[in-house]
Amino acid sequence: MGRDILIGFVGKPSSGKSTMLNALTDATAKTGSFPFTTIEPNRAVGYVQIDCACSRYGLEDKCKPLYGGCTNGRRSVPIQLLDVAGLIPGAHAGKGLGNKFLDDLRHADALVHVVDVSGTTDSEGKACRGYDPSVDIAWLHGEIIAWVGGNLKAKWPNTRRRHIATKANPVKTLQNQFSGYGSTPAITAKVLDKLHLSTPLEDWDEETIDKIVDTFVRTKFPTVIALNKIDHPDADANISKIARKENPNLLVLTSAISEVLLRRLAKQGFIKYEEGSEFVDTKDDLPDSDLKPMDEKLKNHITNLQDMVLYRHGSTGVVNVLLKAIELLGLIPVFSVKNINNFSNGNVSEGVFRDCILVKKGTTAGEVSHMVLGGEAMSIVGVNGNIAEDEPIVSGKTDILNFRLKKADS
Ligand SMILES: Nc1nc2c(ncn2[C@@H]2O[C@H](COP(=O)(O)OP(=O)(O)OP(=O)(O)O)[C@@H](O)[C@H]2O)c(=O)[nH]1
Repeated sequence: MGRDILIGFVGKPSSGKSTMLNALTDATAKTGSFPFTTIEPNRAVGYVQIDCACSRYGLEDKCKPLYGGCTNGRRSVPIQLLDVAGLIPGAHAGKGLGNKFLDDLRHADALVHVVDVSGTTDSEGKACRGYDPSVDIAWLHGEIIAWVGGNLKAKWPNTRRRHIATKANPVKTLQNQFSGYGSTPAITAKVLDKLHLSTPLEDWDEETIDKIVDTFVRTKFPTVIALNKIDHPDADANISKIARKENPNLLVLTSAISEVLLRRLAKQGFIKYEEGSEFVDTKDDLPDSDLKPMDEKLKNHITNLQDMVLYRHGSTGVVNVLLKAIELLGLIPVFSVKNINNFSNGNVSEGVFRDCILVKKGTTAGEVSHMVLGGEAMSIVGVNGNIAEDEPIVSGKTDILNFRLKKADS
């Protein structure tokens, strides 16, 4: 998976996607550089905050990531975000240019569904009051199902005939249909395993195909549900309602607008703010600092934001959105270093722990060597000695690796 992870942001108009993307792609605290050569117009680079290996060794001061940044052991690892605007009910049937936007989703590894939990926008994003946002979660999932299912069913008579004629196995036949959504044979096999189907593919009825599509969409596009606008007074009741219906492990509470404001005020020198935390300091808190004083209106705004968001929920939640996405994808960070003794890439003065990639849990040291070196390593060394090629990476134990090249080592 390496550096190619793509997180798609979906949601009805005005749910807060752009605001959240603004907060997540703000690179002022980072070096701003990233490993992607081309960024397409609807993509942006976001930063997921992970615990950096530097803090295990007290090397926070020397940590200098090649890409992203690291502050006090919190490392911002760049990943690509996809802005899928314009999804409204009926999108699968082409409403609001829906098919075009759904097509963009093919490349996403995980989705973030931004839900306006204030209930102040209807299903098409128009201003209203008292709208039930729990409905949005069902319709958006339904749109994706209808899109994938519609494509599959349109081709089903041919697919079925071919399957019979070629005596193919069901995984191969389905994979041919799902590969366009970035599925792999392993994902397709997982979908069929989950369903324990007893009927052969040629006898599958519509209900079976619907179940397959539903399971495929949930497996291929794990979805974080970002309940946004928690700062709004109407949000609480809607959050409770959604929490009763949905898997709590998928929910993240956010106030994107608060995160944008806090980062802006920090940049302008009015507050000290640790991204993703509840800690905000003003000139009143730190009278000896060089923070600028704020007028009464701004002070009240910050106090209100602290009461409604930071103290009640622990943070604006925005940082947790990407953390949850990588958790759902089962990704863990791996630090590759050229010198396993001092963790540099050759010269400590250029910094330590320069390279970090996210890999799927269960990835072996040998597979990481292919990602990093583009080939096989002669030997792989961790902090406690040699590591076998087929050894899966264990976070915190064997996640700092030095790959010795086949011929001349560097
Ligand atoms: N109260 C509140 N308002 C928010 C929050 N996030 C965004 N908004 C507001 O909601 C409105 C819509 O936000 P956008 O970020 O433009 O929404 P969008 O989903 O990108 O909308 P489209 O571009 O139409 O798809 C704006 O007025 C934002 O200021 C939030 O956390 N709380």
